[in-house]
Amino acid sequence: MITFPPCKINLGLNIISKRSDGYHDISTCFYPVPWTDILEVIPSNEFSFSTSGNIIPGDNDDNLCIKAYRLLKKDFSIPEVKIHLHKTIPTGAGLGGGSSDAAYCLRILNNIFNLNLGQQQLQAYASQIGSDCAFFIQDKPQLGMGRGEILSDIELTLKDKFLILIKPEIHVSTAEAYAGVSPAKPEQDLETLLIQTPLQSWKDLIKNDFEVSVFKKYPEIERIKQALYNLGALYASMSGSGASVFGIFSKDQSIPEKFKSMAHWSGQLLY
Ligand SMILES: C[C@](O)(CO)[C@H](O)COP(=O)(O)OP(=O)(O)OC[C@H]1O[C@@H](n2ccc(N)nc2=O)[C@H](O)[C@@H]1O
Ligand SMILES: Nc1ncnc2c1ncn2[C@@H]1O[C@H](COP(=O)(O)OP(=O)(O)OP(=O)(O)O)[C@@H](O)[C@H]1O
Repeated sequence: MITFPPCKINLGLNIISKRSDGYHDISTCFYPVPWTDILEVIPSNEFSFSTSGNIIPGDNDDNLCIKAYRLLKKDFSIPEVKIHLHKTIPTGAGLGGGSSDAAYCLRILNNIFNLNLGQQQLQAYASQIGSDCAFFIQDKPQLGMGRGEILSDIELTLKDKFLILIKPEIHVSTAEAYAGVSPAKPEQDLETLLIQTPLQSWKDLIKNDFEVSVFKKYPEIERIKQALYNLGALYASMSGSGASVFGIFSKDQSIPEKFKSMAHWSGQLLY
C-alpha cells in the first residue's frame, strides 16, 4: 500500500509549563500541509527498510517507520514487511515529517493486516513514538494540548487561502529549542483567538513562543518572516521549533513569480 504522509505547520504555539517528565505542556493548532513524503509498506518474507530522496540524518535503524512497525509487532502477530520511504519533507524543520511517516506507517499496518484499531488506539500508539505523531492519525486541523498528543477538533478552515512555506538551511534541535524558552500561561485562549478573530488580526495576537529565542540565535529566520509580511502575508510565523517559516495569503493576492519560485512549497491548503 502506498500513502503520502503530509507535513504540518503550527498556527500559534504556547509553551505553558515544564513537566516533571522533562516535556512541556503546550497548546497549538496543528494544520496539515499537502507537501508529502511517499511511504510504501507491503507484506514480505523478510523485513527490509529502504529510503530514497532527501538524506535522513542518523541511522536507518532509528527511523520512526521502523519504530512504528516494531511497536505494533509487540502486540500483534503481524508478518514481516518491506518498507520504502521516499523523503521529500525536510527533516528537523519544525514540519513533523518523521512523525507523519510513523503515523502513516501505523495506519497502513492497521489497514493491510486488518488489526481493527480505532482512531484513539492508533493515537495512543502514535504518542509513544513522538509528541507530534498522534496528530497525523487523522487528516484535518486539530488543537494539541498536553505534550501535543491530546487532540481535539477545531472549526477552522484555510481552504480559501494560499500558503508559502520557506525552509532556510538552518537546523534547529527541538529539545534545545524547548530548553531556550521560559514557559508561561498565554494571556488568551488560542482556540478562541483562532475561531473568533479575523486572520488579519492574528499578527498581533497569535504567537509561536519559540520565535523569541530562535530568532535571537538565527536572525535570518526572522528576516524571512518579515519578507513574507512585506509581500502582503495576512499572517506569517515560524512553524514548530523552526526553522521553517510560512506565510498565509489570500488566494487572489498577486505574489511575484520570483518569490513563488523561491518558496520550498507553495499552494492551496486542502482542509
Ligand atoms: C515543536 C513541535 O513540533 C510542535 O508541534 C513538537 O512539540 C515537537 O514534537 P516531536 O518532534 O514529536 O517531539 P518528541 O520527539 O516527542 O520530543 C523531542 C524532545 O523535545 C522536547 N519536547 C517535545 C515535546 C514537548 N511537548 N515538550 C518537550 O519538551 C523534549 O526535550 C523531547 O525530548
Ligand atoms: N522518517 C523520518 N523522517 C525524518 N526524520 C526522521 C525519520 N525517522 C527518524 N528521523 C529522525 O528524526 C529527526 C527529526 O525529524 P523530523 O523531520 O520529524 O523533525 P522536525 O521537522 O523537527 O519535526 P518537529 O516538528 O516534530 O520538531 C531527524 O533528524 C532524523 O534523525
